[in-house]
Amino acid sequence: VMFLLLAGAGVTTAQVQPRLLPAEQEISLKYGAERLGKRQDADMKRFRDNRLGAFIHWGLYAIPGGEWNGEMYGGAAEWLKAWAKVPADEWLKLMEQWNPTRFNPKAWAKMAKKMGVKYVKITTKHHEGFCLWPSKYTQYTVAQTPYKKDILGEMVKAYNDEGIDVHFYFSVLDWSHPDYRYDIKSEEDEIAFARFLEFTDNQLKELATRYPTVKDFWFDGTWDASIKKNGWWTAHVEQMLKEMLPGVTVNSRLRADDYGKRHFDSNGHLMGDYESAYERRLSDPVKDLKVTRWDWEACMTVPENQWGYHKDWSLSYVKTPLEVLERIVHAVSMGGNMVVNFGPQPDGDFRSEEKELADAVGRWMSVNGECIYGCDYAGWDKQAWGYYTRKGKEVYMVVFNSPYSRHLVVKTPKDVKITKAVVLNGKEVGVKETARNEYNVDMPAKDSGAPFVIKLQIEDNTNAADKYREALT
Ligand SMILES: C[C@@H]1O/C(=N\OC(=O)Nc2ccccc2)[C@@H](O)[C@H](O)[C@@H]1O
Repeated sequence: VMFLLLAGAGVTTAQVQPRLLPAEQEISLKYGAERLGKRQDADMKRFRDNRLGAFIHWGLYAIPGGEWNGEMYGGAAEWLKAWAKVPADEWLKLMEQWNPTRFNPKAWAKMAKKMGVKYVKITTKHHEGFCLWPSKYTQYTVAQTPYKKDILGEMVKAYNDEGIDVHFYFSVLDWSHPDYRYDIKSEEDEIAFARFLEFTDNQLKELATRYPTVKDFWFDGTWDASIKKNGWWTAHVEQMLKEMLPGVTVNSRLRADDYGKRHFDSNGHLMGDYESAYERRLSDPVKDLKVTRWDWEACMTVPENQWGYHKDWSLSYVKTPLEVLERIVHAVSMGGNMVVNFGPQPDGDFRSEEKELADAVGRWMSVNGECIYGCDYAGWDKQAWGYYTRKGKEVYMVVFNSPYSRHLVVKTPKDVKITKAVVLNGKEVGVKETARNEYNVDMPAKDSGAPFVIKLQIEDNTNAADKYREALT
């Protein structure tokens, strides 16, 4: 009854507590979470320690770049087919123009390396149905364009040669396929959608077979009723990929359970290996700490809403490198990964804003990356000056806001004391205890004019004498 009441209130069980009902009272699920708690194997640790990734949204949508029949659309450029109501066969004619003559996979990989990303998520197939690999199961692939070559294979090789992991974005929703159904309302729907699911299985097996170095599948386009009514298939896909590629990670957005619950099953347990619902948004680092309990990955656009290439970025606010950097640190400070989006031009080059962004983030990461890579939620109360991240016994203060007091207030957990503070790539700074578990950490003498990182050394402080005896009240 409790579960139904809560579900009725629209409060997802995950928002209430990790385990809504005592274990023995949980409802039995055939297609719910296979595991409780974070995956702790080496492949998941690598996914987690990588922390910073880049998204590549590249498809036919890059060619029109948000403009159709002379009209500019402000919606997401990769959804232009929908905004301009373009029939699939007309949209797919864009394949005749797919010929990125300036595409240089080595240059792409060098740009990612310099930015400091440890992995790149590539849209193998977006909702439009155009495949960046020569799939045998559809005519809408790169092989049937003037470019002809396996462009996905070229990207995978170039990134891997630079030591960068490759993750595959895959849209289940496929506007090019006659058997796709938004809902299952008839026997005919049932039969057609069964064919569609088999087609999708075949494409996924093709990707896993052709590109065995892929480390992750990030599913999208799984919000329709047709998928929610086939939760069994989402569990089958995760299992199939993990049998083909042991260690591979899969995002929560793929999954629907026996009752169509997505991301978290009807008992409130995360499905897949990490939550992938933080798209262009992040949890409040003071008021909403629930995500610190599981693995998660956020993704973000640089303009307000453009994933694919859009000709006119003046239509919305474009985040500065500093604003992108703050989101990266914010995510890691709460135990998540951040994927920054790039929408390559139809000619295969990147727009200047994206090149400049990659450069600026890379310069900061080259000095301060140790507060990101392999770091996690510190569990300390956030302060106004910025964010904490933590790696073992080291806590990093990532300072975005300099206080007029010239002191950075730090409140440590009860049994922790600070023994040293050093600016990354800089000097030691003073630490003064101001009250029980409270310290003033000095600002560096020289203002670098950019966010900086102070590395704290901490010690166990459990049996320290209590010198702050309060007056009896
Ligand atoms: C990364 C983005 O992913 C999408 N859709 O996102 C979602 O469905 N987002 C979502 C849905 C439910 C909860 C939270 C986020 C796509 O439609 C879009 O073109 C882009 O590829």
